[in-house]
Amino acid sequence: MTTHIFIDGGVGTTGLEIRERLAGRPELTLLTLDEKDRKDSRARRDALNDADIVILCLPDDAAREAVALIDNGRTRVIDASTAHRVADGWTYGFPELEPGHREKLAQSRFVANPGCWPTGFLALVRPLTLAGLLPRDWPVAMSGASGYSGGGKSMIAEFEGAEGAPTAFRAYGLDLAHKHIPEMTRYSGLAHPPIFAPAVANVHRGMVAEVPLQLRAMPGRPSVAAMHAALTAAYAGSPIVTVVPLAESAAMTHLRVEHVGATDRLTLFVFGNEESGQVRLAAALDNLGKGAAGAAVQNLNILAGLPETSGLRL
Ligand SMILES: NC(=O)C1=CN([C@@H]2O[C@H](COP(=O)(O)OP(=O)(O)OC[C@H]3O[C@@H](n4cnc5c(N)ncnc54)[C@H](OP(=O)(O)O)[C@@H]3O)[C@@H](O)[C@H]2O)C=CC1
Ligand SMILES: CC(=O)N[C@@H](CCC(=O)OP(=O)(O)O)C(=O)O
Repeated sequence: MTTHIFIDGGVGTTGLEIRERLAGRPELTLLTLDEKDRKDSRARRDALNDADIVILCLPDDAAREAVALIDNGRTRVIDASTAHRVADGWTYGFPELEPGHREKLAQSRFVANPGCWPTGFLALVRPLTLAGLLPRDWPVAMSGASGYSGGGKSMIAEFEGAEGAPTAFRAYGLDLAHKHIPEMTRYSGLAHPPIFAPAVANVHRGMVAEVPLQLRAMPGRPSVAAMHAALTAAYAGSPIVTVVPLAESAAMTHLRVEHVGATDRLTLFVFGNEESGQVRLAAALDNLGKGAAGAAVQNLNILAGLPETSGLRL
């Protein structure tokens, strides 16, 4: 039996990455639309309703429209946009979020794929709030740098245009109201929104995100080793998320935005100083990999009851 898949927005940045990961998988049949039909509502309605699972790789408004075009009670949806990440009736598509979440996802009809930044943030923070090491009301911040493909076709055109890249490094989110903050707050278990200080770098893909913590000011002054142990336990056995051993991260002098390359891996680090009671938790991923297409394909596998890492680049 084959599962019919339709990617709405299949020729955009994320859509193309997903298509590459689905190629050559006989258990899946990809429904596609011609170039002239790919934005035609009638053609999209047919494809959306014919598919068993659709993956939306669209701007938010078009993603909402696509969901409204589904008029059967059967087609399952994985939405890569921001439109439904904190919406009622949708399950957040981060299988590693907490024990039991993967099983909840497997039963879901509507799945919202996480944003690339929240993927790194939640991977670092959620195990710590669950373990009681990070108080729910602690003031948390995250900074980081992303490849410019995170901004889709328009930002790629901006950085790869004839006039050359506009900058080497550009901080943004200066209004402290980045669109990822609601999902970062809701699924981390934190009581207050984190301060989020993102930047885009002149590199096509890749991402490093950092959460610094003053352990010495926290209740019980948790150790760097305790933070590391909680993260290591949370992802034990994961084929996708790796926590780098403390001895290995202690020997590192730098962490490059290209650390995981063009893969679907998510690699976590605990850079700490027990004496000063300070830690820099860091996540390295590909914004187009585990930050988008890799996560969508992982969720598709879970929904279809297929091996979770099929088609992933690990
Ligand atoms: N890039 C990234 O790293 C990540 C992206 N996402 C999210 O994934 C979604 C897609 O992003 P991305 O691939 O980067 O964006 P792109 O701009 O690269 O691609 C979007 C695609 O959607 C098409 N499209 C727009 N409106 C419609 C419509 N009404 N009907 C059919 N197709 C339409 C566009 O067509 P056209 O080619 O004609 O413009 C384009 O091909 C967004 O919601 C984004 O926020 C999520 C995580 C990470
Ligand atoms: C570099 C850059 O601009 N990145 C995008 C996020 C990319 C992403 O995660 O996508 P969603 O739009 O699906 O949330 C941003 O910060 O808005």
